[in-house]
Amino acid sequence: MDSQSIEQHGQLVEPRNPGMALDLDWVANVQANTSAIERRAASLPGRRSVKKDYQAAWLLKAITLIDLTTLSGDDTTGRVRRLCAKARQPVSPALLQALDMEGITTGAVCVYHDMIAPAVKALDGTDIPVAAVSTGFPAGLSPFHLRIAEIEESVKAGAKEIDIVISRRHVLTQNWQALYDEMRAFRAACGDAHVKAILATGELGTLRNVARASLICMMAGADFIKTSTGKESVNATLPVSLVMIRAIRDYYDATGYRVGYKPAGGISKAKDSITYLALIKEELGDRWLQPDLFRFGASSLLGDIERQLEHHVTGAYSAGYRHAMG
Ligand SMILES: O=C[C@H](O)COP(=O)(O)O
Repeated sequence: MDSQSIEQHGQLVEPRNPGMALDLDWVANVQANTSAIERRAASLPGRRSVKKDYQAAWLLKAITLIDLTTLSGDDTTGRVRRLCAKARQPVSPALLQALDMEGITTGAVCVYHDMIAPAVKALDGTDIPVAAVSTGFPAGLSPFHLRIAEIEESVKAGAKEIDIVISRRHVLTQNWQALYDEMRAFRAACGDAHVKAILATGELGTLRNVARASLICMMAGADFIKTSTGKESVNATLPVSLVMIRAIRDYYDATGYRVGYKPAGGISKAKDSITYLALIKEELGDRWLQPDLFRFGASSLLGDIERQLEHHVTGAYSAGYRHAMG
């Protein structure tokens, strides 16, 4: 089976994953061989699957896949405006020209609900979507009706993407039906906005739980599965990524629907972004290296990528403070 990508404004767009009935037999049969996964993940960073000459091109690609994020209690309209200006023009025109590239933008800007309106305004006239974290982010422990209302409010305010957090307790108590029902309700509340399911993998206990939670969220209609809020003590890792992208592959093989992947939290180095892109290319193929199917959730990655690009062009590193985000 294969769902057909369509082209809109020069970009590939995937038909949305409609989800399917909860298949508990499939869930029960999901395995995760922790030592094999850890071995494979450990072999990834050292390998030169991306040749040096192509690194600048890969870094530019990585920029287009960033959900440029600010999720702080002290966020202000001014900070969000500056972040949006960065999303519109992530690399200086001079650097882009030296790299022989046309204008690029980040994949999205990701903020809390109250910052949606200023972000939408600051991105007016671009195709850059605003993503909002939701459902009582980061713990997801507010009353259920309020979590649904929060999604609806954020969609009304102009968010085109909603990053929900799942109830970790449903995974830890193996209450798969509750997890499925919750995700279904979140997806319905999103309407036409795309929904990313944040699993908070650092709080799920085992890789097998990560694999099962990934599968259930996809069965319930998630457009993306996302590792972390950035607020857990362990956020995106390569072993967790391997488990989640293999769940995405299995789901695609069974249903023909491509679900997106968003590693988030703690990805701040340019070289790590290349490792992630190489992993996606090897495990899922080039089609997944497009903004409709892959995003980095990151607040400071862009700054390091800019420094590396500048080094590539000029041979010298600039100070980190010159690449402030907000
Ligand atoms: O979803 C995005 C994360 O909150 C960003 O995490 P970070 O600040 O560690 O890059």
